[in-house]
Amino acid sequence: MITSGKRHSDAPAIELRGASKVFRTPSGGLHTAVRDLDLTVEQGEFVAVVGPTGCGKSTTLTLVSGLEEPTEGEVLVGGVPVEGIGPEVGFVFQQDAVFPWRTVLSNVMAGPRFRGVPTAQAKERAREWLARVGLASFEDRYPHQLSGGMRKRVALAQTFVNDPSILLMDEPFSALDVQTRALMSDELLELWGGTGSSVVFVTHDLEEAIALADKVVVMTAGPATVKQTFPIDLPRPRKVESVRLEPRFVEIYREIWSSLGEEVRITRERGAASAA
Ligand SMILES: Nc1ncnc2c1ncn2[C@@H]1O[C@H](COP(=O)(O)OP(=O)(O)OP(=O)(O)O)[C@@H](O)[C@H]1O
Repeated sequence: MITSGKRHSDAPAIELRGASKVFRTPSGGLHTAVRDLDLTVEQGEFVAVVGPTGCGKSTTLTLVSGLEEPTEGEVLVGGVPVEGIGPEVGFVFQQDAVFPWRTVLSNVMAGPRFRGVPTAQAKERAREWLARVGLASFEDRYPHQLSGGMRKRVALAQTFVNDPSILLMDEPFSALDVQTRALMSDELLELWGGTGSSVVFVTHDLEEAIALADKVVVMTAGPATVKQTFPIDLPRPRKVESVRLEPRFVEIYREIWSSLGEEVRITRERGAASAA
């Protein structure tokens, strides 16, 4: 289902109010993945979400995306309850979401074409975004002829070409090597800077979260709820490799890790106890 509700221009981009999600497990039991979660993402804000493995970060994104409905509570996008997947939402995941049988250009054109943009116009927009991600001369290649970093650039072009006002990113760079990852983070910041879109970026990497975000949200050990929110007062524009070396960055890292580390320990201890 595609949402068509009217957005309120002055409302936060995203709001979760007391949101919970309970899944039925294959054995017939109930599993609470997200519990009583309150989170606000302002328009144009870049929010990074960190939390221990399996705590419910991806589930939180699926609630915002409309792929799943909350069991309790409310999820609002632009002040309007989410009902299905809205056209204003773009996704980037860890896995590449490219059609392997289509060229790079055809992949980037696919979204606008699906939304009814005429071919010539879709091609022009796709080429603009391919140029912005440095892949202008690769438009005729197929995804398997590209490196991991290049495929990720295609994914960014594929997403930004649709002008999403909300960008949901679930560990988008975690499969990349460290250097490519830093480059991609810089590119993301540059691309995002020109759009004014609101971002929710889920990551395991606290350094990546701080380098990118305006606000870092620490989730509890599952079920996920917001433990603490940290505003990141590092100036922009940022380059992730150099911002990491600033004394303020290190200070922020220590502060957030003292909160996150506790939840990571709880998760590990639970894992050890259930294995015993
Ligand atoms: N569709 C589903 N049905 C049943 N349980 C689910 C479903 N989706 C997620 N879960 C469970 O909910 C919990 C939270 O999962 P989720 O993927 O949101 O965590 P995460 O924080 O994103 O994990 P990771 O950091 O490892 O990527 C997990 O215990 C998971 O097994």
